[in-house]
Amino acid sequence: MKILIAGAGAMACLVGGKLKAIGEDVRLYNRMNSHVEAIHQQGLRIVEKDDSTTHIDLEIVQEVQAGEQVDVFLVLLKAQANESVLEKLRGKLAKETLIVTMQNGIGNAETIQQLFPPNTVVSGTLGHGASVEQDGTILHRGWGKNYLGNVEADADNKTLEYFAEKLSEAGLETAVSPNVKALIWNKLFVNAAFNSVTALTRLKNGDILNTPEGESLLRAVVEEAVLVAQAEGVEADAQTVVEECLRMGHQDIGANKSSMLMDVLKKRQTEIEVINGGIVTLGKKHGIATPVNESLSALVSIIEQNYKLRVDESSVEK
Ligand SMILES: NC(=O)C1=CN([C@@H]2O[C@H](COP(=O)(O)OP(=O)(O)OC[C@H]3O[C@@H](n4cnc5c(N)ncnc54)[C@H](OP(=O)(O)O)[C@@H]3O)[C@@H](O)[C@H]2O)C=CC1
Ligand SMILES: CC(C)(CO)C(=O)C(=O)O
Repeated sequence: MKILIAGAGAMACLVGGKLKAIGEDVRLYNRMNSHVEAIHQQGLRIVEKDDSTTHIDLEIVQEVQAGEQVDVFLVLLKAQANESVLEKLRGKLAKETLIVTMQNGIGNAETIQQLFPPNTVVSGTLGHGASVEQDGTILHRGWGKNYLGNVEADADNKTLEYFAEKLSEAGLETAVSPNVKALIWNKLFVNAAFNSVTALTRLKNGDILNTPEGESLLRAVVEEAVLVAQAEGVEADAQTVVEECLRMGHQDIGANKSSMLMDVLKKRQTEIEVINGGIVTLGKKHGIATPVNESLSALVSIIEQNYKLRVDESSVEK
């Protein structure tokens, strides 16, 4: 299967690397940077939970030829980069190429569909977690099931099913599910609960649950998000979602540094607008107050707009 992945960060490397390791024809598309350069020089290193390390030769390209035959184009950029990066590929993908986004947040498929009107765009979610700890090296630190949303009856379901099979074969268990909206919201609950709080506290996912305050904050975020989801027509029960988030935080994703924490550590723009910020926007549409999500969103937004003014520990004399 010919797979092209937009992005070369934590998840693009994890998914691309694992697919490459089982012999799939995978290329990543990303601008040149020191991490990409390191992968060119030494290959990609994936470090697993037990510290075992896999080395994979991964091709990362900066250009894509017009009309190239690619079966699946998987988008694993940060959401805010979709338009500026994918714009460069507009008109270059064959109309048969299935586009899949497994990004976090809401609205990604809609943005991508506008850029590639003839293509089928499918949303999915990633249950795994990873971070780029040093150039060329990613830590695989979150485990869970991935989902791909089903496509319309007349669209190309075979490619989607085959792609899901290949992901599972690569060790990233993936199921195709008909209820795309529920998939996206179920992942959004988890990201809303963990990403901003870990970015603000600079803790790993599991460590925000060490205190009663952390747990009640998670509960408050989720309760607001569930009200908004219900207003959007998604069936969800706050208590069940809270329990699942707590379970995941204590087990599956506890050791991961969230993607938003990594952004703040690297002084980069975050996905706050499409995670807690997305819940606030939709809450306003339905007249639902979301004060906790709004405050978290504002705090992350203040941080990301003021990296140059940030006071670091190193500036304080002991
Ligand atoms: N990390 C995780 O544990 C998980 C992440 N996700 C989701 O997967 C998606 C990818 O996340 P992740 O791999 O962690 O992200 P990373 O920050 O590790 O990687 C993002 C990639 O996008 C590229 N990019 C190109 N242009 C831009 C731009 N303008 N702004 C930001 N990035 C740009 C980056 O390249 P460059 O460095 O050159 O900018 C980089 O290769 C996100 O939607 C995230 O929420 C989902 C599940 C878990
Ligand atoms: C794995 C998880 C749920 C939390 O780390 C995530 O999606 C992220 O970091 O963005």
